[in-house]
Amino acid sequence: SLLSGDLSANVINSCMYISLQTSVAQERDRQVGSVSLDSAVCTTLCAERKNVILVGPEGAGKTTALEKLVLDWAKGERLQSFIYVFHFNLKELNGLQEMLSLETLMLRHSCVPPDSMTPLLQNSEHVLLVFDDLHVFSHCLDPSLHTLCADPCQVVSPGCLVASLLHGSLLKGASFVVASRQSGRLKFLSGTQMEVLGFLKPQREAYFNRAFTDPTLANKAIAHLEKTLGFYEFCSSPRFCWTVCSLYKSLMNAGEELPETVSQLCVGVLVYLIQEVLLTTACSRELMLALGKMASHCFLNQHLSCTREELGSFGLEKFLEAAAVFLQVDGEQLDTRVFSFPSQLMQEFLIAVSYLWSSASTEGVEEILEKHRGHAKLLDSFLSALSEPVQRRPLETVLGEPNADRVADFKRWLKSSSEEALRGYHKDQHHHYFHLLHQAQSKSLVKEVITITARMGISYADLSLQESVALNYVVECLGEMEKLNLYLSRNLTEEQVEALAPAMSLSHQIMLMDSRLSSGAVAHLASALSRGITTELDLSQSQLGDEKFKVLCAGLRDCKLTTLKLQVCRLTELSCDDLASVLSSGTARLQRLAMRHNQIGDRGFVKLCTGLRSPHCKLQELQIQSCKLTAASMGALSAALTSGQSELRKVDLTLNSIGLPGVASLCEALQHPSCKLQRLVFYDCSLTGESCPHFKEALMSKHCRLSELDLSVNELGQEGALLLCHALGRPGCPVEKLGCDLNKPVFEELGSLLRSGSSLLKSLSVGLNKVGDQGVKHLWEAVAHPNCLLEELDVEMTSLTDACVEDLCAALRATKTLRNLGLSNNSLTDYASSSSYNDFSEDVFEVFETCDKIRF
Ligand SMILES: Nc1ncnc2c1ncn2[C@@H]1O[C@H](COP(=O)(O)OP(=O)(O)OP(=O)(O)O)[C@@H](O)[C@H]1O
Repeated sequence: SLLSGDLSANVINSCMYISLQTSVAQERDRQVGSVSLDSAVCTTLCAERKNVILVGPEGAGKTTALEKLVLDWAKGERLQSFIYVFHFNLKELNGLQEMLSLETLMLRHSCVPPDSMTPLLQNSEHVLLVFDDLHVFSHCLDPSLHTLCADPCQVVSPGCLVASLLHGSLLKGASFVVASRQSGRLKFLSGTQMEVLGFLKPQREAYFNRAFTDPTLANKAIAHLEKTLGFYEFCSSPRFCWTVCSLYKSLMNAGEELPETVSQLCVGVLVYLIQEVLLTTACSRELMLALGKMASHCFLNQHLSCTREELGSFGLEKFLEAAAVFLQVDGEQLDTRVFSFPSQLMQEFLIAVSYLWSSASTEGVEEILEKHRGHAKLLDSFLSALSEPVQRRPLETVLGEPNADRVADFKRWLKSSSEEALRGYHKDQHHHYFHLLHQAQSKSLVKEVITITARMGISYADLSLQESVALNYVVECLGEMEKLNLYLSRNLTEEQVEALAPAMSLSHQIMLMDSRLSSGAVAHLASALSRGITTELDLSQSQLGDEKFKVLCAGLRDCKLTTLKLQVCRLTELSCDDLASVLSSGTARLQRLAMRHNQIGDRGFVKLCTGLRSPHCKLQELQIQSCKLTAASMGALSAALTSGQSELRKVDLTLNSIGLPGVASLCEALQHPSCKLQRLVFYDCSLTGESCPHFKEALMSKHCRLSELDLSVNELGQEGALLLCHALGRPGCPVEKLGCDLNKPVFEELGSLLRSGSSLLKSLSVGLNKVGDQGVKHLWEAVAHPNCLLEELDVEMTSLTDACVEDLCAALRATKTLRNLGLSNNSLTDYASSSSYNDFSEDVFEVFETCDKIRF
């Protein structure tokens, strides 16, 4: 069968068996890996003398493992300490209604010759009992509910018999190995539990290579499976691999396209099976509806299998033969046969098919989804796919058209619920609906659902491969994305970045802050950049390092990137050569580079400056804070600035100890006619008053274009600061924004400068100076003056108290320009509650309303 796989053909005869390399995790150490299952089982049984319980999901290979063990024993290759091995399928024992003894069981069901019974019972430590499919055993195994028996001739119920064997009262000393899906019954067993995980990726490859005789076809098939379905858990199931191989083979032989989604795969499988049963369209449809009923019943009632009688109640009585193509049938005798779904995936798919093809109109889409919530994981995905005509077309050829009302109802539901979810911030919800849209494979539907109301800028961090594929699909349908936010994607693998690469190339901005990309992942990112439209990339805190940065540079040379953020990326001097060569490549378009907190040092920065001097370098803004720079590299920066080639407008040197010679060199550059620098930041650069004459000289120069100078958090002293004030008073001095630490007399000087009408200052940041109300009063007076052009004033931490409120209000009332005021970290209290200000508190609010932004 296409659904269940053929054990004898596969494993034993045609040698498709993957030497039991099925992965196993032992409970003792939970070391998941490619441990050979048969060795693990044999060691535990023989050397450790412990019973073994194999647990795993449907189709993981438990039965196969047991069959292989028994076969190896029979061939004399394994488990030779056991003289007798009995293999029971508990599903078949379900049919036993009558009471029986161990002797009867052995003689009747295991064909033990009567004269072997006595030696067998006397040597029970040489007996191995193998029980398969414990999860479907219908009899109770709870030892507290049985009177366990010890006598092999005692006639008891089948449940009591098996329980007595598993609990060791009967055939004391015998060992057992049991296989089961996850089940409540496992709690009644003691032994070493081993988890059968199925095929890992290399084993899947090996399996495909054996299933296809032609290696080219095998490679094509496995590559397609990995790309389209490899991220689903069920891909590790050998049974699923069997189904995929069988379907792919038939499609390849017919020269047809392979399925792109799990829904398309299920459509293919179902069409194949329906064609097998050779029924009319109407009968096929009736069969699907009946199977859908059974599928739903089994989910909702937690029934793994149904009796023939139950099958009749779903309308399957007349289709018993045809139903066997879709179901697993166990049991020799007609009356005691049980029927189950060999694959949960197909079980869910059948519910979706029967819902849409049913002519009933009673059950709405919300109802069916709600009813199966927690049971059927992919039901809404399948409904989404089947609602699209192109997706369901192959099924229509065998079933006719679906119920148009139900299709329309589902589409309405999908549109409204996805629109609502995408307006919110829950990324899981976003991912869920992206998955549904991916299954529908309709570009127009994506465009219809993802409108401007969708909040597509939220971080899609920690996404799985499946989510990456769906997200990529959505972005590809949209054609472009403003911001691809993958902030905090610490688990982003190479495969995921490969899957997301098309989306990356279609994104204007890519945020990968705090991601941990591998070298392979960076290579995919680099090639996405070189193919795409991305203009901004943020890799801050991504632990990139020099090696991976080199890989990234391959993409930076020829791409549309204008902004690159590499803050805290563990870059050293080594990356600067690569960066310089990118900047001078002629094809790179970088204009803004943020490199805060990398161990670049002077040697690295000197190398970087060779790039800045290149006539091809388009860099306008360089943030190089806290990069271990000193005066030794400032000459190289000055040379670049005065080279006539540099486009640099803004340089931030915060937290570098550039010292007096560094300042002198840069101030000289500022006076050069070729220097285009407009913004220079020396925040916390350990500057002293000695640097101020250099700044004064630079600001006095007619060539200086500096409009913003930040000297905050440096010990400039009163004398130095006064020198600066004089320079700012020069008619035509371009400085509009100043950040500086000052004392009271300097505040006074600044106040008179602002009132004089000769200064162009529009932004002043003078926080962190404890000048108090009296000091800042000079600025309030200046603000109130008509000559003052200040638009922004930051007086954070200047020890202001409530006593300043009157002056402050007067200034705000009078000013025509101030829009932004920073008052934070001062001792201003809730003046409205203070009696002295009660009289004009309302007035204060009115005044404050004149400012766009006030920070307290
Ligand atoms: N090691 C293997 N090598 C090759 N094929 C395998 C292997 N294990 C399983 N298969 C394939 O997968 C199918 C299902 O395997 P098996 O019946 O052993 O799974 P199971 O875990 O017992 O499933 P269930 O829980 O439904 O009883 C087999 O018929 C066979 O086609």
